[in-house]
Amino acid sequence: MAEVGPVADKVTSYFYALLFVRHPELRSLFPAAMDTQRDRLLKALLTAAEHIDNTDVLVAYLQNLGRGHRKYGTRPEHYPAVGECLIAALTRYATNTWDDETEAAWVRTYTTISQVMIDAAAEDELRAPAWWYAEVVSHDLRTPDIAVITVRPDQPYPFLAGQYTSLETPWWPRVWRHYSFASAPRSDGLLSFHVKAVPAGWVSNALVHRARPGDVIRLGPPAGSMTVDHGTDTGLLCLGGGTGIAPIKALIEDVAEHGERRPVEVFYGARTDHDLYDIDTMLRLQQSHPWLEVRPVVDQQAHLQLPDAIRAYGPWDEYDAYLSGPPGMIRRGVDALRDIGLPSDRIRHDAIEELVTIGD
Ligand SMILES: NC(=O)C1=CN([C@@H]2O[C@H](COP(=O)(O)OP(=O)(O)OC[C@H]3O[C@@H](n4cnc5c(N)ncnc54)[C@H](O)[C@@H]3O)[C@@H](O)[C@H]2O)C=CC1
Repeated sequence: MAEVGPVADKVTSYFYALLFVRHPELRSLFPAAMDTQRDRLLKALLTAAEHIDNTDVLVAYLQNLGRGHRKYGTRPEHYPAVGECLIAALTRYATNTWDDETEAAWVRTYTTISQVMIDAAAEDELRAPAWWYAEVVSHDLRTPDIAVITVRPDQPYPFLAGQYTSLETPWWPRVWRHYSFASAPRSDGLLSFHVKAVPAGWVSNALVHRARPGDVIRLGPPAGSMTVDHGTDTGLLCLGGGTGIAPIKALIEDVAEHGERRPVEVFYGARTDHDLYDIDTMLRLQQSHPWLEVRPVVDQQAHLQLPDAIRAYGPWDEYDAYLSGPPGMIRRGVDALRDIGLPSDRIRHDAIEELVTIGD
């Protein structure tokens, strides 16, 4: 991995070229434009390499990846084709280190990785669909580029507050993006998302500017571990930046439904006043729940960014931290929390590599 890292783009381009030449029938499983896909393959390999000595984390990651591949139509027989092309691509670019022993190790590793993914997908097939269709039932344009979208899945969709899903629109087939659920599970089964149209974000632009009630999207399975442990009554310190406030709102509803009296302190960050598109909902929640405190932090007024604001309050040693927002905010937030002494196992957020494509 160290040798191919610097030429990662070439390795993945060559890999996909080989795959589609040798197995043209697999091309239709992938989106028309492959750029994000190429990055994702490499991120998956790097994540696997990074956790190679931590079996529990690695296996959980691969199982999730295997289940997540069901929505693409991946079958067990596709794995050997991918393995053969991956090894051919590595052979070509890892010329200094590649020898019979390295190749044997990669074959063993790839075989193990694919078996974990195939088994997890097979097990998941017994209890959940590969994807859900969901009909848009409301589309609320909150600012010129942010919409709150509510959908009705065609079958029950079990998930936990704080998790996210993958979503495909009819306008960009096979292009999947991640969105966090903006509400805790509801008795009417509806799901909602906060979507911001970002430059060059195909899916987010389609969702904000084209989607209308009646349109049907597809959802993959829920994922993510930014969830509340109801076995304790530790306080929650939540940092939500921009549309990152969506899963924080879901967490608040989750705590409220469990009838607990644990303190929840929310810092809601935005660049301008105008960007605090969900502040009314947050203040309404604060009014009905005495255990909830919501503090808007507007860059332009506060002259400081969201992660710095938490230093002015506290102490936070009795709290679990939840961070949701742009990758830069999460990195800075985690640094700030560690600085003030919060141990890593009390800090939760979605994986940065998943976030890079959240909301594109
Ligand atoms: N589960 C999650 O973590 C979720 C993450 N998101 C992500 O949240 C982002 C939302 O985008 P916008 O609304 O445009 O947010 P934005 O770019 O307007 O920023 C929102 C807040 O984060 C702060 N911030 C931004 N970059 C920072 C940095 N480098 N260091 C410190 N603070 C920083 C800003 O000061 C502001 O308060 C998207 O990247 C989206 O992918 C959205 C929903 C859920």
